[in-house]
Amino acid sequence: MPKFSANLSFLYAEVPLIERIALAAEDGFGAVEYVSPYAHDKAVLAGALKVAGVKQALFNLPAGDWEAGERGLGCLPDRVDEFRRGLDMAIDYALALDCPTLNCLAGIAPKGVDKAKLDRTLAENLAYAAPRLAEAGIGLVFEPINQRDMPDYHVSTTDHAEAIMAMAGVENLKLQYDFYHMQISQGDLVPGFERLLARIGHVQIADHPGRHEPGTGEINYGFVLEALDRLGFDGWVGCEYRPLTTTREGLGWMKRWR
Ligand SMILES: O=C(O)[C@@H](O)C(=O)CO
Ligand SMILES: [Mg+2]
Repeated sequence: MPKFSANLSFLYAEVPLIERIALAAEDGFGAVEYVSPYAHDKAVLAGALKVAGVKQALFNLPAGDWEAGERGLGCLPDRVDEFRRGLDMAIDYALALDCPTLNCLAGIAPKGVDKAKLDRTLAENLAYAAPRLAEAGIGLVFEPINQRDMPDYHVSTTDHAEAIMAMAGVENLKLQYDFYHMQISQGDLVPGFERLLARIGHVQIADHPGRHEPGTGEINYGFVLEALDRLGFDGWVGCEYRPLTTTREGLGWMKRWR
């Protein structure tokens, strides 16, 4: 049975983040994840997880100035110091929240900078982070994101991500396989997942078009989720979709998997 994590940057958006944790637990999610915990006191977050009885599955390394359109520091050559400082803060939060996995956002490719230099920077940052996280018992993942939702995001395909992993050449580095982004960037969803299974540390789901609940679009999530089970994927499956109406009204698709 897939283990579902509620992505609180998308679900229960009608209430503040801390309150979303209890709602996710009431609806049967075993874990929560979100883009960023850093605006919140880690002790408050840890307390809310404990009271609700859910785990923290994932969050991202500090990703720069989100409001200004930044989407990660991973590939940015002039932000390496900031990346490293952010890693320390992320480890601190992950230990407080008992979070097993952190996601590194590659970032928007700056105009006019050689792509090979961006690849090298990203690979070096991942190679710096992976062993430090391993020492703290935390896994590292990074995620191809489609160009339509995030124009100029540096990594959009699994081929590119695999090339970066080869350059980084470290243990403790896996992929975050987001079926929504994969559908837009390259398709071939289940065979692609199966080929990369041993290198996938976290999964996320949403339907396409619209990035709404499974069952609202063209992706056959019955087939996809059965495949995850059949292939023995035992990581978290992050529900990273925008509910068509409210989160609760849109949870019908999950009943089959309880
Ligand atoms: O797919 C996404 O957009 C996310 O997983 C993320 O963390 C960046 O927004
Ligand atoms: Mg995602």
